[in-house]
Amino acid sequence: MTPAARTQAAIDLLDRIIAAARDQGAAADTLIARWFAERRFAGSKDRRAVRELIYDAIRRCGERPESGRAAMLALVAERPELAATFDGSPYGPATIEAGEPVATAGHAPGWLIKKLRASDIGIEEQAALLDRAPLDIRVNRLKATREEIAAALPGAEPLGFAPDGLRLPADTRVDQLSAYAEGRFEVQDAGSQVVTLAAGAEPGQRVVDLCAGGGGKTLALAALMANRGSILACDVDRGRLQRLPERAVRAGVTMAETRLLNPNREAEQLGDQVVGSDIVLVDAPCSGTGTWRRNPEARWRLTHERLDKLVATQRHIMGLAAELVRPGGALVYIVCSVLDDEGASQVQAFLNAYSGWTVETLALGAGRPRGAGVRLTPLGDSTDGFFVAKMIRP
Ligand SMILES: C[S@@+](CC[C@H](N)C(=O)[O-])C[C@H]1O[C@@H](n2cnc3c(N)ncnc32)[C@H](O)[C@@H]1O
Repeated sequence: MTPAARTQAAIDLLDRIIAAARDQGAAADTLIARWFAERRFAGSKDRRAVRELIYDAIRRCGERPESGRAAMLALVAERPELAATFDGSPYGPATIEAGEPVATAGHAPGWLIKKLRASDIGIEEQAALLDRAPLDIRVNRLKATREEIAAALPGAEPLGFAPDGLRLPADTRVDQLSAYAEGRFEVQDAGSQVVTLAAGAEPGQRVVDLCAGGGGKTLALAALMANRGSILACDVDRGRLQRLPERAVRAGVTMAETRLLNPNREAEQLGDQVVGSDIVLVDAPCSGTGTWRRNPEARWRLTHERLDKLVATQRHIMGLAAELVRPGGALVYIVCSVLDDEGASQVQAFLNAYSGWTVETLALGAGRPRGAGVRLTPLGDSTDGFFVAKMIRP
């Protein structure tokens, strides 16, 4: 592909990504993969170059742009050398006209910037939310030691605050490694590993992972518990939960059971678990502001209404979770968001509503205290952004 054709491909894909963000369609990565699957002529260098242009343009534009071309012109304002690729050639974009619409540069839509500021996420923290994410893995201590895996993977660096964590060179093809196929490690952000450690799960305990999804934290908990005790992994999303048993087999985890929940019938379906758990983990559905490094277009999807709905769902799930915790047991609340609405304020609302519950101070070696919990950020911790709090039932 010529440089001009690469720019045009990026514009076409950005058009699809913008439409999908508006209509709650597929993620940018999925759209890019589909597009290239239909265009076998594009080589690996072309794919990489187009992908980079797309992600640079997404990171550059805070508000959802009008069009892919307007997004790419915003990138041209930052990198003037790209203007030459608007050359009017057969597969390239038309030449740039004076006064053409150019998308607004920024870190996030205006309403979200206000929310971030109100949560003490200043301009440097905002910029870091859009950095490129490193590649972190969690060594599965049921099957390997960190030293063994580090020795087998060139360039692997131990992560200080995550005892099973390694940071790998960004271009490592982990899915092609035999150690991955054998379940000796999982891909998991260092922040995700740290907030799971906050649960303090021990072998033999009874744990409910109420928002287990595909089981990233379930498997991490099982490793910390030496595969002894029980974990009930629940979710309302059949597709996500279905992936868990296969992953558990690969990881050698035999202590986890799954339970598909029916929204609004969860309390009834969890009746046999009431007051029975040492730990209930709520890795709640959230805006994902802490994971923009991986999905920067997610900030074009979020609306005020959607955030309000998420906050209400989080409150609902915490209420369900509270019923399951035994006296003296813990409710561990996690979101991959840096917004107080979903973190510190959400937990404060819980503490106001549930009398007698206390907060356990967390010493994680990462993050900073925020309200009743701890917040990790890409700038402060070089992890995804997270909030975690641990509440103890009277
Ligand atoms: C942040 S994700 C969980 C990720 C997972 N714990 C992991 O580490 O891989 C949040 C999950 O909450 C689930 N969820 C949404 N509403 C729920 C509800 N009312 N009850 C239980 N799970 C719910 C979503 O389907 C989603 O899988």
